[in-house]
Amino acid sequence: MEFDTIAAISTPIGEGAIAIVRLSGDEAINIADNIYQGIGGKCLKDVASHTIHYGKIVDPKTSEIVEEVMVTVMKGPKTFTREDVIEINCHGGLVSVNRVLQLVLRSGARLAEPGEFTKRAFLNGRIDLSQAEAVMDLIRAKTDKAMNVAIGQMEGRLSKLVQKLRQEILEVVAHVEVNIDYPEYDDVEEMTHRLLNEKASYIRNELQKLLETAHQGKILREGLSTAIIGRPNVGKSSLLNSLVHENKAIVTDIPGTTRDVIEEYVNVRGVPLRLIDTAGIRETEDIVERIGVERSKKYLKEADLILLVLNASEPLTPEDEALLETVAGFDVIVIANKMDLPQKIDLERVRQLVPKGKMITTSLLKDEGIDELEEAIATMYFEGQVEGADLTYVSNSRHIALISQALQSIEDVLEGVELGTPIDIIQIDLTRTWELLGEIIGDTVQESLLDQLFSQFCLGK
Ligand SMILES: Nc1nc2c(c(=O)[nH]1)N(C=O)[C@@H](CNc1ccc(C(=O)N[C@@H](CCC(=O)O)C(=O)O)cc1)CN2
Ligand SMILES: Nc1nc2c(ncn2[C@@H]2O[C@H](COP(=O)(O)OP(=O)(O)OP(=O)(O)O)[C@@H](O)[C@H]2O)c(=O)[nH]1
Ligand SMILES: [Mg+2]
Repeated sequence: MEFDTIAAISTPIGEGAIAIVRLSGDEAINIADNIYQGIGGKCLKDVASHTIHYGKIVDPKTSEIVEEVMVTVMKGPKTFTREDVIEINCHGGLVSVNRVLQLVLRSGARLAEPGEFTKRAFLNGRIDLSQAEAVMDLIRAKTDKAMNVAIGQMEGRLSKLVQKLRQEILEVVAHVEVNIDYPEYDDVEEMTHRLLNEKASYIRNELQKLLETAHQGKILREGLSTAIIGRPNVGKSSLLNSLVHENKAIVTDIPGTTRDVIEEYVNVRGVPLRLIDTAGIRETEDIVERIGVERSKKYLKEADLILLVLNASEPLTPEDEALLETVAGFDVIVIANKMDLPQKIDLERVRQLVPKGKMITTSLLKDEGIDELEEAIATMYFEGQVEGADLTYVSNSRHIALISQALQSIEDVLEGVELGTPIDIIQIDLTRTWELLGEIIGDTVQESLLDQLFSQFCLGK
């Protein structure tokens, strides 16, 4: 494919000792030569591929020296984008790298859109769509486990499985086609039904297995949305601080301290939590606090996990009871806090109200019980899981949605077989399954979707 030459700063802006301006496209080497001054007049177009060269960046208009650099020359197709790639390694800091980028743009490159380098790797066929998405997940991964899932996907684990299933479907479709073309053999229809049943069952099972990983995969990728709720002053913000091992939230002895919602990412034994500290829930007259309370009720509904904090040094209040009843159907861990004070709470009653939830007793003041809580969270979400080593996880909502739809259409195939529906009708659902799976790897995908997906990347990636 023919593309123009793009350029962008590929390192964090204004951070670090070295900053890289990356170019990709047919003109990358010429553009670099236009502003590069090597030792002894050396030109980058003459050097061997995948070599790095010391030199100066010079403004061709004014002959002014702009930067001292190292330039990497990588000729396609063995590059990240499969095009010619130039990387100009500048001194860190905002000014110098920006000046180099401006010169590159003035010399004929176009500023890359977010994710455009990776998009080219996809359009030029080096990686498929799910692998490109994995590159983005890799950048965002917040724990080792999430990283492993992204690396597995980047290496094409999901792609290979999807391709295998599509191949199976294609073979059945081909078989069916042949039979439609030669209807003169009587027993062909029956045989085809049997074959369809066998193959479609296999595909259904594989898709089901994949979907079973979706819950954990999504948690790994996006973080487990965890809402800390409870009455005012019970220790919710103290709990957030204990889990993140830092004083992120304000803690005071005044009930109603937390007014707005505080969000923090923490890694609890490999489980990434998106912790949400909320305003204490109670009936309130204060208008600001009331908005916070409304918002915390909303978070409660959207949370994957609820940490309900109670004050163990007080008897259960009607508000506590109401909260316990509200969360009984959710994934919930009840935390009876302030155990360092004389205990007044009836823990048996708490257990009765949330029979399925786990209960932990803590004294956040004395830093007691946090280990047990972390343990409870880890076993709740990764019980018996071996680091996801050989499991193909599906973690991306787009993939999960497509696999669910594919599963539905393969179930339609099976139902058709059951009912003895004519083969050429069943074939429509079979082909649909094939198309849906194709969307995962970007085989059958629309341009507008591609733009949307790649625009979520960072600039320069
Ligand atoms: N300086 C720098 N570091 C970087 C990147 C980069 O673009 N520049 N990457 C950017 O994300 C990542 C590395 N990813 C890459 C993936 C594939 C190829 C590549 O050239 N693949 C060729 C095979 C190369 C060979 O055989 O030598 C290919 O698949 O055809 C390069 C980088 C991380 N580190
Ligand atoms: N004795 C004792 N006090 C605690 C414990 N945990 C928290 N506290 C105290 O309880 C008070 C309230 O703690 P916070 O963490 O601010 O409570 P909160 O639930 O966030 O309160 P709001 O934001 O007002 O809803 C503070 O004075 C804490 O120091 C504990 O385990 N034991
Ligand atoms: Mg608080």
